[in-house]
Amino acid sequence: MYFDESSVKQYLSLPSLLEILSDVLHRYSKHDPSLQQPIRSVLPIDDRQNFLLNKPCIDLHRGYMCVKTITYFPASSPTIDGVVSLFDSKTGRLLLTADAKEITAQRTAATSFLATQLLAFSKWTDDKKNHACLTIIGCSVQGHAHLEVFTQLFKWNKVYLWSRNVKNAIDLQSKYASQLKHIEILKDLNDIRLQETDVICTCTGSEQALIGLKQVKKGVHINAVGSFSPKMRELADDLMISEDTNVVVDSRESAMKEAGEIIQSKANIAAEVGELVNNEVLLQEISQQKTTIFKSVGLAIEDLAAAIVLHESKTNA
Ligand SMILES: NC(=O)C1=CN([C@@H]2O[C@H](COP(=O)(O)OP(=O)(O)OC[C@H]3O[C@@H](n4cnc5c(N)ncnc54)[C@H](OP(=O)(O)O)[C@@H]3O)[C@@H](O)[C@H]2O)C=CC1
Ligand SMILES: O=C([O-])C1=[NH+]CCC1
Repeated sequence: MYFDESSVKQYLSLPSLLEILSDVLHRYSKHDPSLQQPIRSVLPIDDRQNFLLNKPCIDLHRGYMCVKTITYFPASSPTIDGVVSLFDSKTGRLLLTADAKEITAQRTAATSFLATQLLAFSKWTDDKKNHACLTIIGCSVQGHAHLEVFTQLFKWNKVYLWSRNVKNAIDLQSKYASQLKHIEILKDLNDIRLQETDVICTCTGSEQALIGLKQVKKGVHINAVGSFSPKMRELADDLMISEDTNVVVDSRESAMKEAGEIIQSKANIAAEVGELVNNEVLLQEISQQKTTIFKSVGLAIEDLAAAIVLHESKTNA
């Protein structure tokens, strides 16, 4: 069975995705032997701006194996293309294939949302929850997916957008204009409104830092999504290594190999997001009084979680 882009949208229930994501990320960080995820292969092509990525994993506990193969060609549209395949780990049978563009968009945004629930919402008062402000930086595929997931799952008082190409920010603003009362475009990243923001999602392919310590308020939570190679980065060193900042990653092993901000700044990694699931003490230690950064590079187990939701939505129907 093949799930195209629109059936991924139709069958990928966000609450189910969040539940499975938090389980697999937790088991990954506990080094559960039933979950195997070798570091992915990222093969540079010709000019080293384009990549072929292959991401396998096995979950013997849930009885599945998954592999995502994607191309990353930033000068093409869409940048990411490919396929996710889910297999039965007892029989070896292929259960489904699915469009990787939509899975990648949704599961990345859902993983950022999970980190935001843990690192930001859990320490907020009700008053803060009622007045919270979100900023999306980079309004392409990931920017759209982050706004979609973050507004489906939480009521924001204000949303700000910024994109290098302002037309992309305007398009995203128009898409949400009837649904969100306050959705505005930042004129640049020194705009004072960035300082009001409680949660920032950076969703760009930038190789230069876009945000530093002075542009954001203390205690902000940032989901830094874009970089996945040593020369890519969205956040400046002063923000990464400030004593008021704690950096959380999806995988230490992957972040130290792929996350430009971490490699270049040599920032300390406080925890993996999976270590924070069901660990109130560590969560408090990392998030209270701190600016928090969740740096993701993307893991095969996140694609597995999405493919399981699709498969089970069909088999349980
Ligand atoms: N962490 C994870 O799990 C995942 C991370 N990613 C990464 O997220 C990023 C966004 O993905 P996607 O939306 O699919 O990619 P797209 O190629 O569709 O969009 C790229 C975005 O980056 C912006 N951008 C590129 N270069 C710069 C720059 N120098 N300064 C400012 N903005 C810049 C573009 O801005 P504009 O269009 O306005 O010019 C655009 O918004 C990519 O780097 C991708 O690799 C993707 C999937 C998963
Ligand atoms: O996890 C993923 O699929 C990706 N991370 C960066 C580019 C694609």
